[in-house]
Amino acid sequence: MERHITLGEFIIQNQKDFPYAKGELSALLSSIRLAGKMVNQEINKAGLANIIGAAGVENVQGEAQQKLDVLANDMFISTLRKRGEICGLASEEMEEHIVFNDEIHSNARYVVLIDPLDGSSNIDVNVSVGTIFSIFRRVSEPGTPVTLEDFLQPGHKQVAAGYLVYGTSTMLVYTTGNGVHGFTYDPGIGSFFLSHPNMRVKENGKIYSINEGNYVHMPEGVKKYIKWCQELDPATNRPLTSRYIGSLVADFHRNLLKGGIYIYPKGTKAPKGKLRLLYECNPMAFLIEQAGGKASDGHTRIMDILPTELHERVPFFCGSSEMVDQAEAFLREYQD
Ligand SMILES: O=P(O)(O)OC[C@H]1O[C@](O)(COP(=O)(O)O)[C@@H](O)[C@@H]1O
Ligand SMILES: [Mg+2]
Ligand SMILES: [Mg+2]
Repeated sequence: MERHITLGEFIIQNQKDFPYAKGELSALLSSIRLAGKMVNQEINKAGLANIIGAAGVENVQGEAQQKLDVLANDMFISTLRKRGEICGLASEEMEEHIVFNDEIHSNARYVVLIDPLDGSSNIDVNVSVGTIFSIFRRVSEPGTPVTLEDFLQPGHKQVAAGYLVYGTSTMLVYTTGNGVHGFTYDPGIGSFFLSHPNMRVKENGKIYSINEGNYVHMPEGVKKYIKWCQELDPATNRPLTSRYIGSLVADFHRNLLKGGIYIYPKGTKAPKGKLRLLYECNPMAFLIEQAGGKASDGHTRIMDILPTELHERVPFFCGSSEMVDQAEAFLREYQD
C-alpha cells in the first residue's frame, strides 16, 4: 500500500517550484514543523504539566499572557534561533521585533512573524488552539541588521504562510503560493503526512462565524448581514448555520474545509477590530486566496493593506468568495 508522503518529502519535492531556491525556505519550513511538534507535545498534556492559566504578565496588546502563550513563543524563537534561516522575528507576544544579528543569521534572507498561540481564551477549556506564521524575504541588505521595514510589508509580498491547529488531530496547513496543502501529525511515527492536498474553499457556504455577543457594538451593515444570514429562504440556503469556536485558526480551518465566512468587524469596543494584520490576517488571507476564497477589511483586500505598525489591527472578513462579497455589499449599503 502506497504510504502518505511526509511534510519533509513534500517540501523538498516542491522546492523545484522556486528556480532561485537555495533550500533556505525549505529548511525554515522544517524548523517551523519542529517547533510545532514541540508545542503540540506541551499542549496535549497542558492540564498535567501545570502550564495552563495566566502567566501573570500582560503583553503589548494589553492582554493577560497565558503560560502557553509564553512557552510557545519561547519554543518558536529558540528553535528558529538555533538554525540560520532567518535574520529576524516578530511575535504577538513581544512589543518589538527581534534582530538575529550573529554570524549564522545576519546573511539570512527571511523574516518570520508569528502568533505563537492563537485562541488563548480556549487553552484552559480543552478547545482547539493554533499557531500562525507568515514569512517574508527581507528588504534590507543581507549582512545588515533587519529593520522594522522588513516586517511592515504588504501581505502580497509573503513568500509563505500557514498555521498549526492543535485539535482532535494536529495539522499543519501552509502555502508558498502554489496552492494550500494540509498535513496531519501521526504521533506514533512523529511525522506530518500529506492528508489534504490542494485544499479549495467552496465559493459559497452555509456557515457564518462571528462573536454575536458583540452585536450591540457592531456596524449597522454587519448587523444587517447577520440578520440576512438568519432569515428563512431555502433558495439561498438560509438560515445559515452559526458556528464560532473563538480560536481564529479553528474557525478558519472549519470554513476552509466546509465553506463559510469568518468575520471580526470593527465596533464601538474595538474601533479597528481585534485581529492583528501582520500575524493573523495576512497569513490567513494568503491561504484563503490560494484556496480560491477572499479576505478583506470589509472594503480593501487584506493583502493590499500597507502596514504601518507591528501590532496594528484590522476588521477581518474571510472565507468563501461569494459570502465575503455579500457581506461587503451590506457594508457599502450602510456606508460602514
Ligand atoms: O473572544 P473574542 O472577542 O470573540 O475573540 C476571539 C478571537 O480572538 C483570538 O483569540 C485572538 O487571538 P489570540 O488568542 O492569539 O490573542 C482569535 O483566535 C479569536 O478568533
Ligand atoms: Mg491570535
Ligand atoms: Mg496569540
